[in-house]
Amino acid sequence: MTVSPASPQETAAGRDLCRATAIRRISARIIEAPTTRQHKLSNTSVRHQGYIFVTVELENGVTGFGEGSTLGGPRWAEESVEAMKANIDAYLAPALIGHPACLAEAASLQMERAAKRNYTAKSAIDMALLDATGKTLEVPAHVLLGGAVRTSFEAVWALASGDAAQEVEEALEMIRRGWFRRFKIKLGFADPQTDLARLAALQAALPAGTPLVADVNQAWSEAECIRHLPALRDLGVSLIEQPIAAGQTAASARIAARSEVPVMMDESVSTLAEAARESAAATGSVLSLKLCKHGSAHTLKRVAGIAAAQGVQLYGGCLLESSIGAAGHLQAFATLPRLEWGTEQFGPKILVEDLVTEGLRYADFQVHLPQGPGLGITPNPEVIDKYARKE
Ligand SMILES: O=C(O)C[C@H]1C=CC(=O)O1
Ligand SMILES: [Mn+2]
Repeated sequence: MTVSPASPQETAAGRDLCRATAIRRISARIIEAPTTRQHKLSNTSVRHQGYIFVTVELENGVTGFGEGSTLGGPRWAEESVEAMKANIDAYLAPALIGHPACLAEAASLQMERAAKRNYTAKSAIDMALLDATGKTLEVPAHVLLGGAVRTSFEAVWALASGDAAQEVEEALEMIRRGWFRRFKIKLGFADPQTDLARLAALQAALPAGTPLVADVNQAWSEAECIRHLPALRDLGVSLIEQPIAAGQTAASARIAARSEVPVMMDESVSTLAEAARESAAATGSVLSLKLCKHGSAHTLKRVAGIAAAQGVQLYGGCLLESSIGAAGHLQAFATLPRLEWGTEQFGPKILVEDLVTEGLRYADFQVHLPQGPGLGITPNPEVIDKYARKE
């Protein structure tokens, strides 16, 4: 193992911590957890969530947990649960055996050498290392990331059944419960006229001024954006997410420049280089951050810094994680100096059964940072067993 000269091994306490947190074993299970309803996107439609559930066991007997999410196989991004399990078992886990979990940056470098990209798989392991190190030190994971500057987040719920009447009922129920009063509507799986009619029905039924994000998930062309973005503005949409294909940088910049509603970058920004390129090209003025895109909590923070340095505002994205992955995100989001648009992290509430003993707390339209060491949640072994794919 390579550690920098400034590693904690230079002090007795640091040496002890490295020894105590040496990784003994990493295992990965595929989870298929049913959702309460169909969740439709432009490129996929799901009735259950596919997660990779990672367990890391340390020499000191502490166990850490992490989760990586997908949406309907390798459709939203290139990783599937099957690919993640194969690459964790064959490449990522062997690269980390004996490595101190407390040296998260060095662990990321080891994973980088072992496998290119694979950001969701890497982020699930990184999350488990943070959980295990936090539990060892008896501190919340955010302390390992610089410490929280907020403990609650304005939360966004996604409406994605495609049935306007059902979506109105669902949104009003979320408001009634005091969980969510900001909504994201998924567009792009129907033609634009149908999408706009659905949006108009929602807008008419929700309380005046309800903030709405429209996520097109790369489905439109530049020409369709030119035609339809003004209608989204007229329908009160406050943020337009990833309207065209990731990588179409020049077209995205033209769309963002002519749109009167801010454009949010999502699928187009995963790596540090993409964060730098897309922010400099002004393909959006808001960025959605997700551990599954960036590969680790520390990298998420660097991506956030690159974007913020160029004036881009930040939004805490999700991929319908359970309370395990959602807690991992909140631990990182809590430490960002600015998070102008709050966070989604609605995944725990769309699962028929959450994967933890006590789910994240949603109250006063906020999702709250869990308390306690590590991620601050405890996976429920019975529920995990129930939804784990039988090998
Ligand atoms: O943002 C995405 O593209 C992915 C995901 C997050 C919420 C949702 O409904 O889909
Ligand atoms: Mn999105």
